[in-house]
Amino acid sequence: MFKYKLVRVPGQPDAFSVLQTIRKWKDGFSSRAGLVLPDLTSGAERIPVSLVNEVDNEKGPAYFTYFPTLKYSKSFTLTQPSIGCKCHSACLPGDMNCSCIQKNEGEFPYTGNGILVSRKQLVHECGATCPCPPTCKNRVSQSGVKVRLEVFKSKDRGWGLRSWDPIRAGTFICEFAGEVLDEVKFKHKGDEGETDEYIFDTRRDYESFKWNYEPGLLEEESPNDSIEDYSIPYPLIISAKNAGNVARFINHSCSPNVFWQPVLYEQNNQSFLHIAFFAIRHIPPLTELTFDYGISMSDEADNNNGPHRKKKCLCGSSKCRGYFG
Ligand SMILES: C[S@@+](CC[C@H](N)C(=O)[O-])C[C@H]1O[C@@H](n2cnc3c(N)ncnc32)[C@H](O)[C@@H]1O
Repeated sequence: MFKYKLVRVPGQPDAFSVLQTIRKWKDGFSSRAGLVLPDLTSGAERIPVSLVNEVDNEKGPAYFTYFPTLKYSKSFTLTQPSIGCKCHSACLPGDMNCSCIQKNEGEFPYTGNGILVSRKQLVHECGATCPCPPTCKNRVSQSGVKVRLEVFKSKDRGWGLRSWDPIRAGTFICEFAGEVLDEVKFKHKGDEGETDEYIFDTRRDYESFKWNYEPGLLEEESPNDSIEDYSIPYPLIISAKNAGNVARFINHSCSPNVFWQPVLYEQNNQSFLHIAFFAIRHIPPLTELTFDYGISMSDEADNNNGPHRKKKCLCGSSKCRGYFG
């Protein structure tokens, strides 16, 4: 069992009343205030994701298609040939005959209950042609959303994402789903003057952070030391504007509680890169989930005429950079 430090955040209900309220919803004693839709995903996720607005009369986000994974276009050429493992039962930590474990430098990336052991430059999961079952512990990011998520209307940053359940540090939250764009298509969007607020782009600069380290718990200052950089086989640009999943609602924060982890696995004998979100630290229920959108270093970003424009940041963190994107 993991523990939270119960902190009173000005303007937010205290942790005890949050837990009481959630218990009442779960027990069906009260209906959720501001409930717009019981399941935004229309059954596409294993568990429903509610849509809630307690702030104003807006009935939901602009139209998009709920799509739970990545759409790689046929023309995408940056994937690499790949061969899976030969484990007929579940892949096991320490089994150096398992080629998927070998790809992870001999270390199993997840604990038995699916917690990411440590942030990695790249996690190799078992893929479609690996004979191990879907319950293999090396398929965490493919097993769908497991925490009860809620898309909610924030006061000043549009819709956001939070969870009814407490989330333990290292827990998989969701993948960033959407349409994979190559650099040419991405640039074309900008040249056509199209804006896209739902871009995820591995080419941006991301501030380093210390994983699974909660200085607040130890009453220490945050450390400034940096850790590993990402090392991915090719740049990945994803647009969740027209099709995407819950991740498209995760707002930016300069002090985020969620980070992205590149994950590679095989489909049709090719390895495909995915972006999986994990909790940086223990996250209490109904706390907004946020990640760092990073800073774009391209010429278009300097002129602010790319599809994704720099915006004033309203994250409210004491370490706020003032803008994001
Ligand atoms: C990927 S979308 C996130 C979901 C979005 N809030 C919505 O309503 O659909 C990114 C957009 O959310 C808003 N946003 C996200 N984080 C923000 C922040 N820290 N400050 C201000 N606006 C933010 C901006 O409009 C941004 O372009």
